This record gives sequence, C-alpha cells and structure tokens, in this order.
Amino acid sequence: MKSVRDILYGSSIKEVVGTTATEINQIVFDSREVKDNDLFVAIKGAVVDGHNFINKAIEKGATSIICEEKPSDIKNGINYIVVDDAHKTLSVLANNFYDQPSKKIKLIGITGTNGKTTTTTLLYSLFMKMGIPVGLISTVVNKINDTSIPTERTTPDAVSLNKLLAEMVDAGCEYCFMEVSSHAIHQNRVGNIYFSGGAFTNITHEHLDYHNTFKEYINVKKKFFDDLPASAFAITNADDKNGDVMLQNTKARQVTYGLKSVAEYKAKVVENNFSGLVLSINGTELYTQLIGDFNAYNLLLVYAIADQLLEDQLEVMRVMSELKSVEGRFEYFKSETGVIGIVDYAHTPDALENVLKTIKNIRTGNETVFSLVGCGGDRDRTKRPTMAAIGCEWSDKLILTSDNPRTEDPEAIIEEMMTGVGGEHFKKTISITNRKEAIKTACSMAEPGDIILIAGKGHETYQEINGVKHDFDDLEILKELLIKFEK
Ligand SMILES: CC(=O)N[C@H]1[C@@H](OP(=O)(O)OP(=O)(O)OC[C@H]2O[C@@H](n3ccc(=O)[nH]c3=O)[C@H](O)[C@@H]2O)O[C@H](CO)[C@@H](O)[C@@H]1O[C@H](C)C(=O)N[C@@H](C)C(=O)N[C@H](CCC(=O)O)C(=O)O
Ligand SMILES: Nc1ncnc2c1ncn2[C@@H]1O[C@H](COP(=O)(O)OP(=O)(O)OP(=O)(O)O)[C@@H](O)[C@H]1O
Ligand SMILES: N[C@H](CCC[C@H](N)C(=O)O)C(=O)O
Ligand SMILES: [Mg+2]
Repeated sequence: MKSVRDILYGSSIKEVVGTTATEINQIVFDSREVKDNDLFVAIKGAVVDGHNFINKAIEKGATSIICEEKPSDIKNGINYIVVDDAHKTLSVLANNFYDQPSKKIKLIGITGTNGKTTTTTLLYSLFMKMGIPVGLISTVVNKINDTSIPTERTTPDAVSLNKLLAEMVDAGCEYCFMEVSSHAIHQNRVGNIYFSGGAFTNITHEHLDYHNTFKEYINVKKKFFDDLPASAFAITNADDKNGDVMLQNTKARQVTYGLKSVAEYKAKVVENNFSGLVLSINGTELYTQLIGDFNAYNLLLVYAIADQLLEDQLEVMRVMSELKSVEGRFEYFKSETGVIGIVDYAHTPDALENVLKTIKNIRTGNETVFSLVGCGGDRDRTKRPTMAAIGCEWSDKLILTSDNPRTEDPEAIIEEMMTGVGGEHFKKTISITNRKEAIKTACSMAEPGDIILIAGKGHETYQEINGVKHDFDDLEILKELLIKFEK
C-alpha cells in the first residue's frame, strides 16, 4: 500500500487540509468508480467540473481528495490536497503509484493525424514475429505479448496507461509501441511518461472542434517532441510541411525519413498494385503485402524505428515482407465475379484523398469506383463538406451516408456534407442515410471488376446512434451483400 505522500513526489502542492500520510487503495478521477480508501482527483473537464462530484466520491469511500479549489464544506476525517493543475498532478500520481513503469520498458510513441494505428501495429507484429516480447497501445486493441486487452480510446488516461505499462513490464515486454493522440498530449495523459523514442507521421486537418485552430493542433503535437528526453530518438517525416517544426525544440536525437526530400531513411516506390508494394529503402528492395502510396510512408517509418532499435536490418526486411494489412486499414477482398471491396478507416479528408488516389493509381482502366462516405456526429464539423468534395472528385459514384451519428441528426450531417458537392457532381452523388442500405445499393450497382470503397469506420464493429452502439461491421456486411448481388 502507498500513502498519498509517497505518490505526491514531484507535484506542486498549494495547501493540505488533513494529512498526506493516509494510505490509498487506488487513484480515481471519476466519482462513479470510487471505492473504499480511494484517492479522488477532481478534474475540470470539457463537459463538467469534477469538483462538483467531490462529495459523491466521499460518499462512495474516497478518503483523500486532490482538487484545484478547496470545497466550502470540508468534511471531518477527509484529506484535501489543493494543487495548481489537477490534470498534471494526476499524471504525476499515476506514474508514482505504478513505480514509473515507462522507465522499465523501451516505450516508443507515435503521433500524427494518420498512420498511428498502422505503424504501431506493424511494429508490434514485426517484433512479435522476431520473437521479442512486446506491448501495443492502439485505437483497435491493446496487447501484452499475445494477450489482447480491449480499448475504448486511442491513448488511455494517465492511470490506465501506467497500469497497462506496469503489466507489460511484469510480463517481460522489452518494448511497447504506442499511439499518442493529440487529445492525450493536451490532457497530460502522457505527462511524466518516459519515452525512448518518438515518431511523427503527418499532420492534416482533423479535430479542429477540439483544438480550435490548425496552429494550436500543430503546437500540441510538437509538445510531445519538446518533452522527449535527450536520450531518446525523434523521427520525423521530412516530406510533411510541418515535419521539421515538430523537432524544432526537441532535446532528442533527430532522425528523418521521406520519399521525396533528403532524409536519412529514404525510400522509392518500385511497384504498387493489388498484390502489394515493392519499395527500395536506402538501396535495398523490400517486398510487402501492403497496398497504397501512403503505406510506403508507414513501412518506411516502421523500418526506420526497427533500425534504431535492432541490429539485424536484413532480418527486419525479411520479416516485414510477411506483414499483413492492419484490421480496417485498406482491407480488401475480391468477390467471385471480380468486384473488389475495400474497407478503410479513412475518416479525415487527407486519409480519404490518399485512399482514393491509391485506388486510382492501381486501377487498371474502365472499372467504376463507388465510394461510400460519412462523417461522425459530435466531431469536427468543418471536415464534412471537404470529405464530400474529395469523395466526388476521386470517385465515379459517391454515396453519402451515416458514420457514427452519435447525438446528431444523421440527415443534417449529410446535408452539411452535401454543401461540398459542386453542381457538376450532383449526377454522380446520392444520399442514403441508412448505412446498410447504402452498402446494399453499391453492391447492387457494381459490375464485375468494379471497386467499392467503404470509408470511415474500418475496424469498428458498431454504429453509435443516440448513445446506443448497434452491431455493425462494414467488412462483414459488404461481404454478405456482395455475394447476394453476385452477377
Ligand atoms: C474531449 C475528451 O477527450 N474528453 C475526455 C476527457 O473528458 P473530460 O475530462 O473533458 O471529462 P468531463 O466529462 O468533462 O468530466 C470531467 C471530470 O469529471 C468526472 N466526472 C464526471 C461525471 C461524474 O458523474 N463524475 C465524475 O467524477 C470525469 O471523470 C472527469 O474526470 O477525459 C475523459 C477521461 O479520460 C475521457 O473519457 C474523455 O474522452 C471522451 C469520452 C472522448 O470521446 N474522447 C475522444 C475525443 C478522444 O480522446 N479521442 C482521442 C483520439 C482521437 C483520434 O485518434 O482521432 C483518443 O486518444 O482516443
Ligand atoms: N501515412 C499515412 N498518410 C496518410 N493517410 C494514411 C496513412 N496511413 C494510413 N492512412 C489513412 O488513414 C486511415 C487511418 O489510419 P490509421 O488508423 O493508421 O491512423 P491513426 O493515426 O491511427 O488514426 P486515429 O487518429 O483515428 O487513431 C487509414 O485507414 C488510411 O486511410
Ligand atoms: N478516433 C476518432 C475516430 C473517428 C472514427 C469515425 N468513424 C467517427 O466516428 O467519427 C475519433 O474518435 O474522433
Ligand atoms: Mg489510431
């Protein structure tokens, strides 16, 4: 058991009412999860203020409270520790409670708008195939060696993150590959975490509902690199307009990769078709089963990181050629009559454009490309017209439909998307609110050889409507309907 004092080490305290000698069971920041002898941290959130739940937490058994403002009704026998910034303090407490697990594992964090899940998952698979014990923290799933742990978010909160890292350390993992979302950097979920390496994929329009401006979004990502220690490496994409900005103030050792610019890790696409990508990396050819120009960047980054960590480059390349596409990331299949169905998690304008350009590059000629595109509710609204505009520019037939409407009216979301469709494209665009009906329509219209892209939900196995998650799996539905409509 640890006392409050034991885990406060490294935080700045304004005032203590009561004592810090009390032993605690767990650190909790949601009053609904408090149990006997827990420490409750009151956080001012985006929606509500955790300070309003202090008394609820005490009723449920909390004996110590971390807060930014001392409540007016101080309860007897309860300890109140007043701090400047509860979010920051939470990360200090979590690191100390689990004995700084990030210092006992080689933790590599990958940030950027697109490509985090793909690169972290490929690295995890590569290291597993090479027989190295490893952990993964990603949007799709968390892994401790072979064991899967379900995940709700891309980057866990500070307490869950440290707990997970401690479990990886106990299981003997030498490395962990982790997605670092901009929300997580901004909310200090990765505060005080010790990274051995950091990498940047790219930055484009996303999450401007949360970060307000693109500049603010860039600065949040940059902070991750500013905070890396001198002993770490920091790898950036030299082809991205903001790639060098990321490393401007980092203390870490700087490394670059790119396809177009001068870089330490340099690749050229030798072949790109439906059987895979062939790359030449620093002069050596790499055959892979992954498809698409954007995966050339992902594979190059995977190689660069593996090269920073391991000795045997040829073995790394050999095993990389065995890697399969990541769940919901350009996952494709061909029906018996030759219709190609692709499911991809492209839910940003840049990702959608990349996927559609990739399809254009590898199509052979006269086939029709059907795209099914939606935008999530309660998320960045400014991307809606852009996603629709990209959809009609790069496909022959565009079906606008629902993604996860969440609490919004799905038809209103589609109407906002429609404002991005120019008059000249009206003829090729249709709106079908029901996602399953939309997939059905594409399948019924497709002729042998045509290509259907279902974008936006990738690996997700649900559709969230009004707070309820209904079973929904794009790939499963697409396969089932394509067979039904086989001509
Ligand atoms: C905008 C955002 O990121 N919000 C996250 C944030 O919420 P918040 O602190 O603003 O929470 P709040 O609801 O205002 O509540 C404030 C505090 O009161 C507490 N509370 C609340 C109610 C109650 O009854 N009792 C109580 O104690 C809450 O636990 C919280 O500590 O902290 C919470 C705890 O960690 C998260 O659950 C919540 O994620 C929400 C659900 C979310 O959807 N986040 C998404 C946008 C997100 O983080 N996405 C990124 C990646 C996106 C990408 O990859 O593209 C991710 O890393 O997953
Ligand atoms: N390097 C890349 N550059 C541009 N687009 C990419 C890249 N890699 C993947 N994509 C596209 O972006 C989509 C999301 O990829 P991925 O899940 O790897 O990104 P992510 O950064 O983890 O996203 P999220 O922020 O949602 O967790 C893919 O389905 C693909 O369409
Ligand atoms: N990590 C992203 C995923 C978006 C996926 C898309 N299907 C949607 O629901 O908008 C988010 O939570 O914003
Ligand atoms: Mg991800």
